[in-house]
Amino acid sequence: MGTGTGENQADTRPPGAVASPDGPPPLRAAAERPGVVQFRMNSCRAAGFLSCRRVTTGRRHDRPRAGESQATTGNAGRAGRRAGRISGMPTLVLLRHGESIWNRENLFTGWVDVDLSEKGAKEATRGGELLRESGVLPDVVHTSLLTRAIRTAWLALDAAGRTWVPVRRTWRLNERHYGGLQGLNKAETLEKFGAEQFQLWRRSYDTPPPEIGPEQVSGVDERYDDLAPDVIPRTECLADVVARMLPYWYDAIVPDLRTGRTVLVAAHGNSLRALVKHLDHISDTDIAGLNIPTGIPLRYELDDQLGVVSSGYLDPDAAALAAAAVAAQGTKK
Ligand SMILES: O=C(O)[C@@H](CO)OP(=O)(O)O
Repeated sequence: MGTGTGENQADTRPPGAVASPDGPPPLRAAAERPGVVQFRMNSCRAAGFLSCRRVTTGRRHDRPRAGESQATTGNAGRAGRRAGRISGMPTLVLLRHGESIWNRENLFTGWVDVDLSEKGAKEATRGGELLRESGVLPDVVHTSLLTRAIRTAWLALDAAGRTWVPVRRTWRLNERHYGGLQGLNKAETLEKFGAEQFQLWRRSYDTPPPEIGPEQVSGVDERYDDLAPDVIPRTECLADVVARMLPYWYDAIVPDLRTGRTVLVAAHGNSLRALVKHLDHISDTDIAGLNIPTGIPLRYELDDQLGVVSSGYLDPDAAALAAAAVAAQGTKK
């Protein structure tokens, strides 16, 4: 993996490692956290998708890590006032990859590296058009190491006229490893194991699917060559994804936001659910109701301490429909 230009950098520290003793704050229920901007969960849960109606409960933000100074924070506002910004606020855009071939076939995918379907490629391009039409122009992009997210970023940047911006890639933004469910049909899995077990494996915060056997941990995929073998998961629940994703959030994405860049994260249904959970302080229980649609940019406006000011999909109607379809995947043959 090349590192000279900042492209294709994989973070090789073990999951859960943090950059400083002052690293990520523990996740706590929103009600305990003054300052968080909360969802009105009634509308979110009903739709199984992210509502952009919010209420602010006081002041609390992602705190700066050791070495991050107020001067750095101040730069965000200055950089944010550069031409081309829609506001002086740091902007984060989350983009789930377009429909993949296995999404189309309704198969659990996880770390299996399937490409976009034709429809998924169109969705990615439409995502980029939405960015351009909304004036949300990425300055930097972070993707996983999986083709469907990488190609989505390419297509969206092309449509947005931003192919030249720097891109970084990390396994920490990979889809949740679906363990022994990878490759299985979702509707057949629901039928075989029942709705309760299916929902636990698919959407509970802390119940991982069965592990794959040691013989199935390939070790032949060179994109993971820099990782210690015992770091490569054999299955993951969402809590595991939060633990391996957050170090990258703090080490790589937060510094970009603090310099006032518009940051695009092109990733996956569950790695983005992990990030949204963190950003919006969604409880371990309520996160089960959140589904992220393919190919529709979700914009967050952040204050200069990276607290959420507002958020919403760039095409809310399409997002609501598509999120409902994701939620119902178990019932589709
Ligand atoms: O199969 C997967 O890897 C994911 C995303 O496609 O599926 P789900 O939405 O069921 O978590």
